[in-house]
Amino acid sequence: MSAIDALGAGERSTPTSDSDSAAGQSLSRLLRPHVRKFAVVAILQVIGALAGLAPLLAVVELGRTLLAPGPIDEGHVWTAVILGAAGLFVRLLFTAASSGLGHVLDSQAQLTFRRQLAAHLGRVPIGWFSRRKTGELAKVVGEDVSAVHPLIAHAPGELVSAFVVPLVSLVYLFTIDWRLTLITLIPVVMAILLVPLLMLPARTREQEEFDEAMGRIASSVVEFVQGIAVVKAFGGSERAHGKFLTAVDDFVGTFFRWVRGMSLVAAGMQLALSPPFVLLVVLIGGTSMITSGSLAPADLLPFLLLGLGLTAPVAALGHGFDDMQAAGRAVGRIKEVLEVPPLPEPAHPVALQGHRVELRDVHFGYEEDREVLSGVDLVLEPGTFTALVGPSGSGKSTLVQLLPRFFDPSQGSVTIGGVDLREIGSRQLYRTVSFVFQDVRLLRASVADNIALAVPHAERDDVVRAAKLAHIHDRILELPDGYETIIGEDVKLSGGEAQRISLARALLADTPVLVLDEATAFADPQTEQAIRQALASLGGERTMLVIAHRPETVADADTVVMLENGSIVERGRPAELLAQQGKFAEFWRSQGGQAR
Ligand SMILES: Nc1ncnc2c1ncn2[C@@H]1O[C@H](COP(=O)(O)OP(=O)(O)OP(=O)(O)O)[C@@H](O)[C@H]1O
Repeated sequence: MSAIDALGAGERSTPTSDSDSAAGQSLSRLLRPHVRKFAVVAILQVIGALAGLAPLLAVVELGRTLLAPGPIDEGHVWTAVILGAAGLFVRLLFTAASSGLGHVLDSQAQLTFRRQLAAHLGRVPIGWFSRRKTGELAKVVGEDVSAVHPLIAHAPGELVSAFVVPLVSLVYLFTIDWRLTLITLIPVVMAILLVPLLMLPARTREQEEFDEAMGRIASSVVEFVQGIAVVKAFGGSERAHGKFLTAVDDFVGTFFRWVRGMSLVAAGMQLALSPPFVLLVVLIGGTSMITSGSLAPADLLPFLLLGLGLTAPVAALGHGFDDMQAAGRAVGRIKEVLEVPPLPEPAHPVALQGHRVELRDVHFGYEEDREVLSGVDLVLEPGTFTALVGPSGSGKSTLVQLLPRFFDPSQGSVTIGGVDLREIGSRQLYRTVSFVFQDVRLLRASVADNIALAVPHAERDDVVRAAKLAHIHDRILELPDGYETIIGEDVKLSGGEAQRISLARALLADTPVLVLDEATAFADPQTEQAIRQALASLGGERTMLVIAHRPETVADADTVVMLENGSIVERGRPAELLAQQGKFAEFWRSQGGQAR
């Protein structure tokens, strides 16, 4: 079982309204509520940007009034000064409000978005995770969400302002002199003519290759780091490095192709939109008109001041273009994750009649053409203890994982209390079945919170009682902060300790069905025996299915079930099976068991 399996299962035991609402939602539905909120931010931004024009227009009007022949119109001067100052104030106010609100909404939206992704991932069949690279999934939940949100949060306001502000300036300039206005627009037209070159299919392909190469580097780093201990122990570091180095080499080649294609066009656009070039065009046009007597010298001033602002929309398009393309691709990847069909939830959960577990003609395979379980029939009566044994790869872990519904069988059914797992709501299922698997991952939270994962409001006394039953209480008291010690931060626990915490978690959840993969590293023999006694004393109506590795555990069981190549080959009481001298007896001897 992987980390995500464990976390997903833990989270599913305490479902939230978020996780409920996430099921089946499409990306556009997820985005819609945020889009409305960000419209408010965009409107504030546009008002601020428009108000920002007032000081510029005031300077222009002042210049034209002061430079005009004849007496100075004082009233006009004061109006310009007051309107300019008011505009500046409004601009500051609205820009600050939109920026503050935008950032708050942005972080809220990112949080809900990630929660919804996590909730969806919690409902995806676990088999899906084993086919994904951890690095790629981390990129979707982390970077891709970040790439989408600035787009909703900032782009609309910036884009609208970038177009509205120059448009207002343009109208104003037209009223002064339409010919010089057209001349002022020359740099903008030049830059716009270059935009289609950025959108050529070759550029899009290069950008996609660039993203893929980045993804490959991320996954090879994650794989390398995850496997570093094994790699070092077996001296294969050159080979492991090799994969990373190949990914980097690939990236360098892709990067140069990407830069070559983009940089020529980008440099041309930057030149056309640069202030010196714009000023040059306006000055050449303006001075020749003044010389010919068709423009008053004072009227050149507004073109010099506002002309620079006219290039903003194209510059914004250029800057925003990369972000928008990146966001588009990020949306695609997020959509792909959200569209993975979750394990279906029943529309009308059915009440269980008792807790008898029954697997009927169960077939299952991780891949379509390879069955791991072939026609398994198994009944676990309430209050019984069943030991599952069999050679490595026979399908034991796969079989027990069907009970917490990590997967649905491809054929046949698994029922509890007479109800197919597919008809039981996930909350009810996780109140009915708890599990402790070998590969336990604990949350980065306090020991107490880890134990109380399925019962968040558990009393401390109950947490301690569960820890004592699981024989981990004394070890917890030795930790720096006892039950408040943060796992993974203050302390790192051994595999056996982590598994006992996981066992305490399952015991506190107190479900009628307990599924356990008995690890060989579970504990030292004395503790192990004490735990077995504790589990046996829980007894009552609790049904236990244990993947047994130790002869002592098998001997304790009411029933032993022997699995081979995905089928049950023998079953019965341990002593009876031993007496039969069949496959189980042979297996028992190979495991070092003694006849009792
Ligand atoms: N997530 C997975 N994706 C694809 N194949 C898998 C996956 N998990 C297990 N398998 C395959 O299914 C078969 C049964 O594996 P399973 O882990 O259920 O056996 P097991 O009896 O529990 O083995 P062990 O005692 O070694 O843990 C194996 O061939 C294994 O390679």
